[in-house]
Amino acid sequence: MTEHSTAAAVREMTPSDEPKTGIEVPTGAATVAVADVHVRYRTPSTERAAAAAGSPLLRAANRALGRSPHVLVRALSGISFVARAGESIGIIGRNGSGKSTLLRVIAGLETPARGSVLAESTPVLLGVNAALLPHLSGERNVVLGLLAMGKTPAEAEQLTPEIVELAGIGRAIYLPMRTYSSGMASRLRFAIAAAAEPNILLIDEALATGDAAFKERSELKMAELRARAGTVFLVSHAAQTVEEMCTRAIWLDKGRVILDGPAYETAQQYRWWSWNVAKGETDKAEGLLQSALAQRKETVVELTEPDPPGTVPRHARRTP
Ligand SMILES: Nc1ncnc2c1ncn2[C@@H]1O[C@H](COP(=O)(O)OP(=O)(O)OP(=O)(O)O)[C@@H](O)[C@H]1O
Repeated sequence: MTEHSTAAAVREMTPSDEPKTGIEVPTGAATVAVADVHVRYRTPSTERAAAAAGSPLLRAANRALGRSPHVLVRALSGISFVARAGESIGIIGRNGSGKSTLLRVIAGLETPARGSVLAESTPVLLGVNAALLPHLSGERNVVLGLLAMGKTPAEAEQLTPEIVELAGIGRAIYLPMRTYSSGMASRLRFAIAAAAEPNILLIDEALATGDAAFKERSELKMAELRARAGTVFLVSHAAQTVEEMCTRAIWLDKGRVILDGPAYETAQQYRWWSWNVAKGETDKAEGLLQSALAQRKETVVELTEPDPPGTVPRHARRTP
């Protein structure tokens, strides 16, 4: 990040307080600034209530055109935080809480309806759907992946053995990727993305399928990246993975931040809440959620310059 790019002025305020003093993020420390991001999807719905909603004119138009009625899904509602160099941030939360959407917004694959994201360099998203070519061998995909990430052919050749070793899938590396198990494919994707040594690495559940040896190698790789003052985001359902691999955790629920803090404490609270949800202890779970919300210090992120030189704005549309 250039010295201009810490344009995020962060003001912290507790839910009961008015904004306190403005605190400038130390120059060079912020790698990603997420400022009041909202993402909504309009999607067709077969629910009866959706068919009954809307004006009579709209309903008639839908019927005439054979269109399904649409509903609005709020995937993210006002997410703000600043990620810093050397952090490894776990994003946790139940199904549909907005974790993948948040990564996609940071990666620039999704444009928020409101809000902005600024990154000091292009984040590399390592998702379970990362595009590799199924008919080519793992080895060929490694080379293509590296070229796609901007490496020269000579660099790709030099890096390939290291990636093959990190993936640790043995002779399967010479077989077409369509023959891989999902775990093998995930390991290869992680190895390729990590070898590109991005400053900002976004990982979506990719490590969940690895065995113990792979987990250890990937932990080392992530630590290496953090030590180089990079930032890692890791989306995971498994609170334990986040406790073990991350320095900080953000707990999302229904598109909102419930808690943002040290990985162990945050993941523990999420775990206890999840356990209660799973046991059908709805009232207890709601109480835990509310108490977590009350502990949270709400972060307001302001981007003081529209597009500071040296930064990578992730979206064309900015907060009006
Ligand atoms: N393309 C889309 N169109 C409509 N709704 C979507 C789309 N993508 C996500 N959503 C909705 O947005 C919400 C957040 O989804 P998201 O995939 O970010 O959740 P998640 O926390 O990653 O879930 P999971 O843990 O199940 O992977 C969900 O309600 C989901 O149904």
